[in-house]
Amino acid sequence: MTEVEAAGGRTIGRLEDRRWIGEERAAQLAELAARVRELTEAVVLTEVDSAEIAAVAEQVAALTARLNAARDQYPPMAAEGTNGMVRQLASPVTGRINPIAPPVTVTVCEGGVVRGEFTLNTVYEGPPGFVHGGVTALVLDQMLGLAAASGGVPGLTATLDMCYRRPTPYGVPLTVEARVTRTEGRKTFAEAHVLAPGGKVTVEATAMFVRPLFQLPQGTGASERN
Ligand SMILES: CCCCCCCCCCCCCC(=O)SCCNC(=O)CCNC(=O)[C@H](O)C(C)(C)COP(=O)(O)OP(=O)(O)OC[C@H]1O[C@@H](n2cnc3c(N)ncnc32)[C@H](O)[C@@H]1OP(=O)(O)O
Repeated sequence: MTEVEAAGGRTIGRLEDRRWIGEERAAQLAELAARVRELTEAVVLTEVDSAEIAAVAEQVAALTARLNAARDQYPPMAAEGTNGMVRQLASPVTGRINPIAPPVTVTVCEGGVVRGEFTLNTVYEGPPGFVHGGVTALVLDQMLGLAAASGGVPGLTATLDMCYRRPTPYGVPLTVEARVTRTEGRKTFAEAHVLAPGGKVTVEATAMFVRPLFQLPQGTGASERN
């Protein structure tokens, strides 16, 4: 069996049904996503007049229709990622083809630390002048999950605890570091933090990941059970 059956009997798309794309197409889509990120911030910040807004909305709708002329049911994958895992090109955190991803650039470092580098723009504003806490939680969840996958047991987030030490600024380079603290059978515990320029910790998080019992898709490197 290769389907992933989640709680409630819902069947998630099989990995082998995914479209696997090469580096050239991924780079092309990444370029498109980068332009859409610029567009998104332009929408939030624009001060052009209402006629211009209406004209641009019409053009954007036409562009969307062009992309939808041929579309898949699921986002594409790429074969190699962090620690040989399947690369989720459209991850909302690390996926460079996903316009809503910052995206975070991930490096697996010596000593089991998984480091991410990213900059958030005004689109991610929460309290005026600072990043929304839900956005840093999203980034930390993904990085903790990658640390679990890379240095422990890949799994789904069972718990995620956040501690917001100080507001996270946007428009400046941020670093996130995550590492596994321990594993117990199917459970992996990890900790992470976000660093602002100058090295001050803005957010800390701990999480527990549980490798689910349902059959995992081929290629995730997590098919064994405890
Ligand atoms: C899947 C692999 C993906 C790899 C991708 C990696 C890279 C991407 C990174 C992506 C990052 C983003 C990732 C995302 O966004 S993941 C998306 C967000 N998370 C979910 O949707 C998870 C939903 N929950 C579940 O599916 C199940 O509840 C899971 C699978 C978590 C456990 O259901 P399962 O039926 O399998 O477990 P069990 O009941 O036999 O319990 C087993 C053990 O665990 C302990 N326990 C369980 N839950 C909790 C809890 N809440 N607090 C404390 N403890 C808990 C439990 O006491 C027991 O301990 P023990 O009695 O044995 O000591």
